Amino acid sequence: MADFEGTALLTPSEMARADELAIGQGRTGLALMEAAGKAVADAVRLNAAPQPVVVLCGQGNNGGDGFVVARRLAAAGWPVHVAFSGHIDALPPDARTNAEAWTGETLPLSPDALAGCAIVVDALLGAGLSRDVSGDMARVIDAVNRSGRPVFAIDIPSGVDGATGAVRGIAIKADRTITFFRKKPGHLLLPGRGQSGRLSVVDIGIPGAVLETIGVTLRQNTPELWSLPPLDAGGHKYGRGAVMVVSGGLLNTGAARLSARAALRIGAGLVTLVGSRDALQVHAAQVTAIMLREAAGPEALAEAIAAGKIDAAVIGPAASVGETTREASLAILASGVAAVLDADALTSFAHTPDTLFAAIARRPDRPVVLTPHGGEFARLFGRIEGSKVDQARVAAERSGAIVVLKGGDTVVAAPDGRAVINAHASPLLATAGSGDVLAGMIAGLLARGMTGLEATCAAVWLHGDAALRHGRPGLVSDDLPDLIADAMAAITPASLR
Ligand SMILES: NC(=O)C1=CN([C@@H]2O[C@H](COP(=O)(O)OP(=O)(O)OC[C@H]3O[C@@H](n4cnc5c(N)ncnc54)[C@H](OP(=O)(O)O)[C@@H]3O)[C@@H](O)[C@H]2O)[C@@H](O)CC1
Ligand SMILES: [K+]
Repeated sequence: MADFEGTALLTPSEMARADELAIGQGRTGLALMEAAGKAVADAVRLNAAPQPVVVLCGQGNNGGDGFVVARRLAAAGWPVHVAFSGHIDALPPDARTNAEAWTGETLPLSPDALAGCAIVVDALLGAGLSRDVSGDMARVIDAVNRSGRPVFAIDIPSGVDGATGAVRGIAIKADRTITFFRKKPGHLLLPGRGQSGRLSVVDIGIPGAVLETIGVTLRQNTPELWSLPPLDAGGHKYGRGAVMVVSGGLLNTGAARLSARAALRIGAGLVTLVGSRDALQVHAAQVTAIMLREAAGPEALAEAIAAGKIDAAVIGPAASVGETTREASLAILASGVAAVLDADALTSFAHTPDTLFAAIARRPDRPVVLTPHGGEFARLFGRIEGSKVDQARVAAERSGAIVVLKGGDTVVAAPDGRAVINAHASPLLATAGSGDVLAGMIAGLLARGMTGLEATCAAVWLHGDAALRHGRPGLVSDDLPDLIADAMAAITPASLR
């Protein structure tokens, strides 16, 4: 996977380390704070005409940034007051220097401090909360959220946990958030993403090279992270990879068909639906370019994989929960093809997860991708503590597979600890069959020869992009495969299409 440093995400403790490393390389904390405050003041001035501003300052360096913003806006002629209830002497040194340099009005931190102001700057808390928000601070945050006034949050909306995206008690609902150096996981994970409004990242003088020292392993999913394989002018259909999708029974064929259509659209050379004769008769009435092959039972599946020169297989969409799907999944894993296990295939191992993980461990050379939503994840892995990223990482390590923990903030994690958060998504994707399409897309890219993590991240991004392209209520999963071509074209130079 490309090591594009712009996509790195820093937890609050990694960000503190980045500050430290920058300071060790000759920057001063005061200079970083000045740059941070300047960037926020500039954002306010760029987005609004001069009008009364209240800067809500907390007890730490986030508050210190707030004092810089207040000073700079006042120097530009804006009417500004600060609301602050702490003791200046108790502030960390750089914040204290800036609080002492503030010569304008300071009111106690309370909802009354909002009176007469038109814009709120939130400098109450940074990304590394040590507890839930309560008391006066909670009352002020509630008043800000009810006031309807535009809010500029410094670094992160106060109350959002920068590591997990959780709202700790209550959090500012910002219109804009200005963060420094790199985004934090809490800007992308839900509900934090929804609290942040429009997010911008500004350079405050921390050298990018510190990322290597920190050893960042979490990234945001963007097309910089992966590249789709170019089409070979002399290529034939087998060169573009063959996908097999296991069908559900007679009355449950639609989900597998969605996967198959998606695999073909994303560029697999050949796609075959396999299942019972009666299920195939339903498919036969619906598909044209997709092939059909009768195969019932694990041996027949293994034969179909060998005969079809299959590169990647999908099992799970409406496959039914139980022994049949369990055995079929194990046959696919034993065959050694790249495998995507989704939906019912995951739930079929709810009581025997170790059997699944052992089967994955026996074939370390070819990727296995598990694509659970929250419920399927809990059934397979039980309760895992921590953020969504922590959970996906633990599950990937335990299973030996790439784990896609789906949702509006899908997290992809690999067994080696690398993880990616996808925010390129649409609420329109919360519709029946959307996951079946994703499973087919992943398999299609695996068959085309992409590595496990790249194929998965690319599919997740393109899946989100397809829905964003549609962009209006009424999207159904049947629409998604036909939007994949445009999504791919938009990120592929014309010469490589
Ligand atoms: N470092 C640098 O060089 C640079 C840093 N920069 C800026 O610094 C910010 C990070 O600063 P920070 O680490 O001081 O954190 P911040 O949240 O402001 O204050 C911590 C205080 O809040 C308190 N507290 C915690 N949770 C609470 C709660 N729920 N409710 C109430 N209080 C709570 C906590 O209390 P304690 O845990 O000690 O009891 C402690 O007193 C960062 O966001 C960026 O804006 C930029 O200037 C660039 C240079
Ligand atoms: K803040």
